[in-house]
Amino acid sequence: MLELNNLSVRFGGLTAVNAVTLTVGTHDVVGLVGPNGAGKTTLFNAISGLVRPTGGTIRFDRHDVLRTPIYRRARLGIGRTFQIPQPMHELTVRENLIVAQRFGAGHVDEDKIDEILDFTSLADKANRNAATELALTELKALEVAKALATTPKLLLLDEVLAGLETNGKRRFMGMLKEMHARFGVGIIIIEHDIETIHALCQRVVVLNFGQLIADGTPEAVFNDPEVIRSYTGAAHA
Ligand SMILES: Nc1ncnc2c1ncn2[C@@H]1O[C@H](COP(=O)(O)OP(=O)(O)OP(=O)(O)O)[C@@H](O)[C@H]1O
Repeated sequence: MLELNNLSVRFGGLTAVNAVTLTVGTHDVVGLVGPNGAGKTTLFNAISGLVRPTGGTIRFDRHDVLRTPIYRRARLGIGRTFQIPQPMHELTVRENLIVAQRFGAGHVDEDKIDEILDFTSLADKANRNAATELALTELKALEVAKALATTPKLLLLDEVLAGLETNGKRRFMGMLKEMHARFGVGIIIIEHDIETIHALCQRVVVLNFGQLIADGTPEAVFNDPEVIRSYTGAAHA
């Protein structure tokens, strides 16, 4: 279970994440939404260890991980993907998964890698160069595959569906739904498309100017006047 208490991240004078308190179970599928610049990616960076919070606490599975290095957080079970796919250059798809697994799980399990390649429909691309020989959907699938290879208990997905065309998006959503059940992994997904959030998540949390302004079912949250105002305000800004 992930427990954030009063978590803040400042960049100079800008408070990107402002006293966020949030609990997410490792069986939850939670949508993280909010206008551009609301602090969503910064929150992921703080949880996974890429930025150092300026206040508050982060606990995962009862461990205080506030100052825990990235690889140890990965080994505790915090996995993530990046908004812009980041394959390891010069390596094949399979080698990318091997490196990710060694980093996150501390060992290599070829059977598990085969299972992940099958699951993400990358088996026939396993020996391709990851950086130069994959289409966008495959690059996105590789982001998810790499994250799965770290054997996460909680997966932070940063706009994994962005830029996909309708069919690709539909297939990808099917995969995400199945992933939750098959790999027993909790998910927090940053996603701008409200229909996608409705289809995937039982719970949504909303950030606005770094603050958590709503937490509830998609129906309740998207009808919340403060949430609607945060979006229309951002559109006018
Ligand atoms: N490394 C950084 N240094 C300075 N400011 C930063 C840094 N990273 C993010 N910010 C600022 O922090 C705020 C939150 O950014 P963040 O990327 O977390 O928002 P977001 O909700 O993920 O936005 P989007 O939906 O556009 O991806 C923005 O004002 C951004 O410019």
